[in-house]
Amino acid sequence: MSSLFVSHININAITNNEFTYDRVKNISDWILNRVDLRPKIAIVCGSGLGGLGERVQDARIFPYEEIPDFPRSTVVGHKGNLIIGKLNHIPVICMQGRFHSYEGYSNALCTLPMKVFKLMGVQTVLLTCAAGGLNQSFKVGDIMLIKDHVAPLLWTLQNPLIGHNDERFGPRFPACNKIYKKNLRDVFHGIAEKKQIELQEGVYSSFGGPCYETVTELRALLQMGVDAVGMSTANEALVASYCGMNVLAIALITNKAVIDYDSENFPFHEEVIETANRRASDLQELVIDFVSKIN
Ligand SMILES: O=P(O)(O)O[C@H]1O[C@H](CO)[C@@H](O)[C@H]1O
Ligand code: HPA
Repeated sequence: MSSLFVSHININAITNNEFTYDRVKNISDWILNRVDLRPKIAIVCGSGLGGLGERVQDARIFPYEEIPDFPRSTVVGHKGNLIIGKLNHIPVICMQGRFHSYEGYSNALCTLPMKVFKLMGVQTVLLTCAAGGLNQSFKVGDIMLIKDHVAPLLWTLQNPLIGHNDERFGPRFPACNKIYKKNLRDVFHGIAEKKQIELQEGVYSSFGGPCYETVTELRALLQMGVDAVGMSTANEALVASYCGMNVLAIALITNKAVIDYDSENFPFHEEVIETANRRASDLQELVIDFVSKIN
């Protein structure tokens, strides 16, 4: 049996038909039955950013393989734990590792945790990710708030909302012009200013990976107004927003996207993880303050 196998669920099912309300409710009830806390805030840790999970106090840790119908994490820098506990005395649920379509999962499966959060009573989802910096004024190590996305996979049958629509999750035709909430970005800017941590804001784009982008793809994205590129987050933000949850998303610029055809530079995952580890503590401090402010 492959380690990717998730009981009963077809991990390659393109539509969300696999993820009925009852099935998602079953997962959410399984978790709620094992903890007393009722977090209103969920956090997803991106590549190399799982250290935030270690800051959670009074933590109950559920390895993904213990949770019924949950996918497994297979990527370096994604531990694969669901953690429920407190950050600065505020109840949170934290994913130490996310799911990517390049792991062989459909986007419907990658975004299943957002629906679980919704049924658990979560109101705000804070997504973090590693990304390549396309905006030429960005430096490696910069922190960028995502204000919008361009996600070609979501224009295809890999849109996680394709399939049956259960109105208990969200509407058939969700608007996408306000996915990343301005009021939450404003709060985050205020915190960064106080801590004197420089913050960028911009547009994120994700393809499905696992390959990094070609020079021409990156140049096209730059012309579209994209500032940073990754392989995740947009799908989760879409589904969280569709479910009526507030979304804040933060991209850590872990490497420079290469837009020169003759450059000898190239992106690689070890650099991504190394930068993420180096900048983790600033990001953690910002997130911890943010959680206290919006609770
Ligand atoms: O988006 P996260 O999960 O933070 O990770 C990013 O880093 C990995 C590539 O180095 C890809 O998984 C990409 O999506
Ligand atoms: N491209 C895509 N995904 C990424 C990158 C990148 O340059 N860096 C980290 N994740």
